[in-house]
Amino acid sequence: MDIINLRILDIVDIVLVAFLLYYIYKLVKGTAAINIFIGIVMIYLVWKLTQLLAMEMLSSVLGEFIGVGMFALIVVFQQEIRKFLLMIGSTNFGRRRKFLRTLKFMRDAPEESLTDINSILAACKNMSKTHTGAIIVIKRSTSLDFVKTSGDVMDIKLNTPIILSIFYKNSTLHDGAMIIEDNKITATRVILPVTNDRDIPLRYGLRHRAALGITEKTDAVALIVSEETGQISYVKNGEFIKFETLDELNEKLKKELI
Ligand SMILES: Nc1ncnc2c1ncn2[C@@H]1O[C@H](COP(=O)(O)OP(=O)(O)OP(=O)(O)O)[C@@H](O)[C@H]1O
Repeated sequence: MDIINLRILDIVDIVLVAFLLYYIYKLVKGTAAINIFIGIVMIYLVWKLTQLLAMEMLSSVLGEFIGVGMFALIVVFQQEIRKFLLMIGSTNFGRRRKFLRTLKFMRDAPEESLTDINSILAACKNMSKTHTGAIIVIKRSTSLDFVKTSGDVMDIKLNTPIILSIFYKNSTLHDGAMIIEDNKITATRVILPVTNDRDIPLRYGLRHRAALGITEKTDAVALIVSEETGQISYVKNGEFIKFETLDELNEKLKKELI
């Protein structure tokens, strides 16, 4: 019985480690951090080898290095650790809400997103046609108060004409980002933190970098309409999410915002 338990636990252990490595790889893939990650894995393997071969001095030097390295890691991977924790936190939150709904504790809660996604996408479609630049950040669980104060805080019920008039080129409010919380526009002209990721294609300017930046630091999602190309982009977890049609984008947003 013990052996069976041990084996099951072993499998669970391996699967969990595989998941952990997969998520770490996903986070550092395509960034400069991947080289640091490979470097650390190599030092760790050499350290284990020196231990195995009983090479006392080298092993103790590397051991010390790895000990201090743990603190260095937290500093070097600060952004990635933050993203990782956010990813875990927001996933749990979503599941917990769904779980509660199945238990009918939240019988009164709407099954649909509070945010009027159709209105947002209708505005994006229109702005795409007219090449009107826009950046819309939709809050999920992380508070966006720390960025809202950089712009004009407001409280307007969401609808397509309002979005269009805010981003209209001659409007005084068109610059910067719009923040949406539930079904309200809660800030405009917001200055977002831009990403430091150096691997982003040069064709993407500050608007796209700002969307990547805020979604790296929070679990919010962002929509961008390019003034140059009219292209609509969807950004989540500091990455561009591909979609073929607006209907597909609608579905993806619905899943995130429920
Ligand atoms: N940190 C920021 N936070 C929010 N909005 C920003 C920020 N930086 C720039 N913007 C917005 O992006 C506009 C400039 O966009 P820019 O041309 O540099 O970006 P882009 O990604 O190339 O977008 P586009 O494809 O629309 O040209 C600014 O006028 C401003 O409205």
